[in-house]
Amino acid sequence: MAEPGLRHWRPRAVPGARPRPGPVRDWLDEPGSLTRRLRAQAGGAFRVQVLREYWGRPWPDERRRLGVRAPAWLWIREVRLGTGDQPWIHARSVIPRHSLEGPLRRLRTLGRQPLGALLFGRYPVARGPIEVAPLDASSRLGARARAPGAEPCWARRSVFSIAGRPLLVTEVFLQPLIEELHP
Ligand SMILES: C=C(O[C@@H]1C=C(C(=O)O)C=C[C@H]1O)C(=O)O
Repeated sequence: MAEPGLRHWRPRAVPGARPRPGPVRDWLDEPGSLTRRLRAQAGGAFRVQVLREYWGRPWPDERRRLGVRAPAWLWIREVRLGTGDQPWIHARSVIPRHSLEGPLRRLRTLGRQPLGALLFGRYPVARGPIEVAPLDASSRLGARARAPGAEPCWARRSVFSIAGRPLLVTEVFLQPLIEELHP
């Protein structure tokens, strides 16, 4: 299966690397909390479904993006965000052990609380550049993010840093969200 290597995170200059101007591109470029936008779009139907949370080995491109050497065991959280009956976003967050101290110490017990509430909360947060890529459905990330009736379409990722503690957040935009934004 194809690795979601750096080739999937094309620089924006490559044609097709970004959707045409419009709501999807606007959401992919959102520098603030995606949760805030999802809540506004879904209203009271907003849901967070935790798929898996575990100590795991990140993928090589994730390790490179975080600058951690192999072998490394990091905390990995995968969730689906959307409404009660439609997944809109598959999110995968990869957190080094030392980032689970201080402001993010509650991260491992977050449960169905959205990570954004922690990241865009009391503490100053720095966000690195947002990489955007059309997602190859046969990639490991694409296969991981696919849900019944919800094909993976676009992916974005960025490194957050709170009090100097980094974490990598990858968000896959699923077909139902694309349809929601382009009615
Ligand atoms: C980083 C944010 O948190 C969102 C919620 C996540 C979670 O609950 O695991 C993961 C990524 C985001 O889609 C955000 O709101 O921008």
